[in-house]
Parts: sequence; structure tokens; C-alpha cells
Amino acid sequence: MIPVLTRAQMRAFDKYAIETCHVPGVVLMENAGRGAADVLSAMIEARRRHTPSRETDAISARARSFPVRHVQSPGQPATYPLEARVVVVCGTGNNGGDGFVVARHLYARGAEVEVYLAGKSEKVMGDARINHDAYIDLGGRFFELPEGAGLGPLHTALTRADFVIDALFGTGLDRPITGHLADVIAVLNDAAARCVALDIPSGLDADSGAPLGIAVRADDTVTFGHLKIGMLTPEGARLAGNVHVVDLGVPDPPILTHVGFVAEVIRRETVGSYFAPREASVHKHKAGDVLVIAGSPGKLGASLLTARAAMRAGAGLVTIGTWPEAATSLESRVVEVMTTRIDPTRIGPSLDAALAGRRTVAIGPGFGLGPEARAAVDHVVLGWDGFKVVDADAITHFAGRPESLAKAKGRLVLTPHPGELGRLLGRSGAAIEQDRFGAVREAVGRTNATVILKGARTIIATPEGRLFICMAGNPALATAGSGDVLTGLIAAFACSMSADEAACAGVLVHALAGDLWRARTGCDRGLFAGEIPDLVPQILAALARGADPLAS
Ligand SMILES: NC(=O)C1=CN([C@@H]2O[C@H](COP(=O)(O)OP(=O)(O)OC[C@H]3O[C@@H](n4cnc5c(N)ncnc54)[C@H](O)[C@@H]3O)[C@@H](O)[C@H]2O)[C@H](O)CC1
Ligand SMILES: [K+]
Repeated sequence: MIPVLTRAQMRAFDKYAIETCHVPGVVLMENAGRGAADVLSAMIEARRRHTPSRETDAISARARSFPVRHVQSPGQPATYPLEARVVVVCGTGNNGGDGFVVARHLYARGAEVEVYLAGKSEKVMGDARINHDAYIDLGGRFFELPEGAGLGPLHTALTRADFVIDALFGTGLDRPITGHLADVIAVLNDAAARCVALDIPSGLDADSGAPLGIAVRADDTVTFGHLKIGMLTPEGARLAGNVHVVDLGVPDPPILTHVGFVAEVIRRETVGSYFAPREASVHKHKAGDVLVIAGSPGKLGASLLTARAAMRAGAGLVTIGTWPEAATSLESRVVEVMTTRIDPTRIGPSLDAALAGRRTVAIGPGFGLGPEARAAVDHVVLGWDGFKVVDADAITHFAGRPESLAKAKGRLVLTPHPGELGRLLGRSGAAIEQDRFGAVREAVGRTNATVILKGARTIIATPEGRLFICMAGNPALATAGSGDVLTGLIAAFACSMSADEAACAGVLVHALAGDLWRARTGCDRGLFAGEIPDLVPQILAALARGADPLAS
């Protein structure tokens, strides 16, 4: 499991490790700083391999005279001396302390390092002071930038720097940043150097993901211990950049049990375990029988996308239940997928006939918003006791009445995008995007369904109180019909696993298909929704054997 913590939980984690488990705080700081220095060393090494040698551009006499060492660091060997100019911008708290540890390690590895303290040394205390003093006493280049001091020297240093390390604030940030510190962040954000934030981009609210006053825009964030939930919102993800998690050298179980966590990242390994090889005796009924209640004149494609996705996801039988005119049009376009008619004059009985002997339904894509569609949606979503993935028009039919879903029979998974969730909860899609975690929790509370809020970093909230976040995916998935495909994947998976497992598996596999497309084409656009289902089998196979689904 990959836990995601709130700011308070992460601070409690540190506190419990120090005060209850007697791990010295300075040890945690050293582990954090050294881990960050290893990530940076790998970045510097990767940069060296991809940029011309800097022999002619003397980084420093010391670096040239440094004994060359080859060290195995995470990801790839780093060659010392590190050829890079690094400016570390420290606050006066423990985040700054981490910065001094990073500075010392990079200095020890031959990089050209300068530390700028956004304050006065006399304010630096405790573990941070230990590392402040050590770095300076070892000869590290150090400059104070107290309130009122001009930022010219920092600006000049940053024009020469290859990397700038943001060590101003971490989980201690508790109010908007203003004045001198805001000016420092503005200078830092203007720099061309690659920006690496320690623990959290300074200024980012670790819970909401919103900037507090002003926030650092990092290219990378090296976070300590565990992901913080604010970094997983769209705004937080934009400010954090690529996120690397460095462990603090303390085991999770005793501490996490005590402090708890707020969410979990959907893990490839976990989803892979849902797709063990099938029994040789499996037959098409056992492989899953999915009824797709979708499509209407002019919107047949949605039903076909959902049905094809269900087939590619392994369902043995897929039937599209739709209106007579739509069914007639569909019959010339399907081979493996069957069709059945919903009689608009006998909606209930015709649906009951289609539902007989089935346990899994996907309902809503392109189904229509007219009174017959509403009657059909109510009949199935509220009155039928099987498993239902409720998407698109079917969600919109419950706009303003989410509580009616709480009384529905059977098990529901809702798959709204922000606009659909806004309609369900009675507010705008923009308002939903402003507080994705709050909105999805509210939706679960009011509907008692599993709710998937789609978008960058799709979130899954369950009636049992669990919150899952998908770290895969990219803008290529923002294409017409993409949601219809997700609905079909989830319905098919639900034939062989629980509703929540199917939700996590569907979201991850769907996101990985977008990432596989980008890995192959190098492009984050141009993907057809109809191409997503064909990518699914190889992703399932890779996940099942624990291989990288994108390495093909
Ligand atoms: N606790 C540990 O053992 C470890 C902590 N790690 C790192 O430490 C930070 C948390 O450090 P902390 O000293 O609590 O706070 P910060 O350094 O984030 O902030 C400094 C200080 O600033 C004050 N403050 C808050 N908001 C503002 C503001 N808007 N303007 C001015 N000043 C502000 C507040 O008093 C803070 O105390 C954590 O993120 C890690 O980076 C180690 O990594 C692990 C061990
Ligand atoms: K920081």
C-alpha cells in the first residue's frame, strides 16, 4: 500500500518517531537530506550524460581536483565530482535544516554549492542549527538574506545555477506567505535553474493543494516519509512537478497504525493481483455477462465504446440494451456484441427481461435525457439489485437528488467527471475542481455509492471510507468517449472482483492505456477513445506478471 497523509498526520508521524520510538530528529533529518541528495545526484548525473562536457567551463577548482568516485545511487550510478552549480534556499525551520543536509552532501560529492538563508542564523535552532553549523564549519559557502536585505546576490547566484533547492517551508507552513519570504519565492520562481522542492513546494497547502499567498513552482519535489494529499490535487500536482518519495529510515507499521492516513495510491502490484491466469475450464458465462444500457439515436458510439471496452477487459458476453431505433442501427455494426431492445411503451417489463439472469450492468453512456430514459434509469439504478456502473446521462438524471441513490438496491459505482458531479451535488464543475477531495467525500456520503471523480489524478471514494488516488494518466485521455471506455472496463472487471477493486482496476488500466499511448507516440494528444480498449490486454498481462506496462 502507498499511503497518502495530511499535513497533521505527517507531523504526527515525525513526532511519534522521535518522541515515542526515540529516533533522534537529527537522524530523520539526515535520512531525509541524504535521500534528497541521492535523488539530486541522479538528476545531475542524468543531466551530465545529456549535456556536453563542461571541462572548458570550470565549475570550480575544487571539483576538478576532487577524487573521482563511482557510486551506485538510486536509479543509476552517479559519477563524482558532481558537475553542477546548486543554490540551496533555506528557511529557518527544519525544512531549512533538510536543506543544509542536502547542501553538505552535494558539497561532499563535489558539486558547487551555495546556501542562502532567508533570515538570520540566530533564528535557526535545534536539529536545523546542528546542520547549519556543520555545513558552515566544513567550509560550505553560506549567505544570509535577512528581512530588509536586498535579494540581488540571490538573483545573481540563481542566474548561474543549474539547480535551485527550495528548503524554505515544509509541513510547518501554517499561514499565507507574505513580505520578504514572498519576495524570495518570487525570485526563485523567476530562475531558469531546475527547481527541486524539499518535502513540499514552499507555499503549497499540504492538505488543500492551494497556494498560501505565493508558492514555489517546482520541477521536482522530493517528499519525505509519505506523499501529502495536497500534492495530489490538480493545482498541487502542477506546483510539485515530478514527485519522488524518500523514506525517513523508520518502518511504517507501528507509526502509521498510530497516526493513520487519509488516502492510498492505487498500486500496480495490487491491481495486478486481480488478474491471475484464468482456469482452463472458464466459459463465456463465467467470464462475465455485461449488459450495457446505453446509446440513443445520434449517440450510438458511446454504447459501442463501452461494449468494446468490456469485451477487451475480458467479459465473456456483452449485450447492448437500447431503444428500438438505436438497436436497429447497431445491429449492422456489431459482431461479438449482442443487442436487445428496450420497449418505450413497456420500459419496466422489457428491462426486466433483459436483466434476467444477469448481475452486471453499465448504464448511461449516450442513453439520453428524455422521460423514457429517466424511467429506464430509475428502474435499473434504483430498483434492480445487481452491480451497476452509473455514468454520463444516467448520473445527470439524478441531478439535485443524490440522496435517492442512497436508497438504491444493489451496488453502485458512479463515474462522474467534475461537471456531472457538480450537477449531482448542485454546483458548478469549477467548484468541484476547487475541492475534489471534499466533493467526492460529500458525494459518497449523500449517495452511499463508490464515487470515481475523473480528471487529472482520478480519485475513488468508497462507502467504507477509503480514498484511492490514481497517479497514472495524462492529457491524452481527455478525448471524446474516454469515459465510456472506463465504464466498460469497470463493468467487465466487476464480474470477477469486488466493486471497489473493479473501480481501482478500471481507473488504473484506463490511465495506463493513456500512458502507453504517450510512451509509444511521445504525444499527449491524438488518442482515439476507440483505441484504448485494444491496449488493455497487454496492460493486464504486464500487471499480472509484475512487469512495467509501459515497457512495450
Ligand atoms: N520534525 C522532524 O523530525 C522532521 C522534519 N523534517 C522537515 O521539517 C519540516 C517541518 O519543519 P518545521 O520546522 O516544523 O516547519 P517548516 O520548516 O516547514 O517552517 C518553518 C517555520 O516557519 C513558520 N511559518 C509557518 N508559516 C509561515 C509563514 N507563512 N511565514 C513565515 N513563517 C511561517 C512556522 O513557525 C514554522 O515552524 C518538514 O516539512 C520536513 O522538511 C524532516 O524532513 C524529517 C524530520
Ligand atoms: K520546501
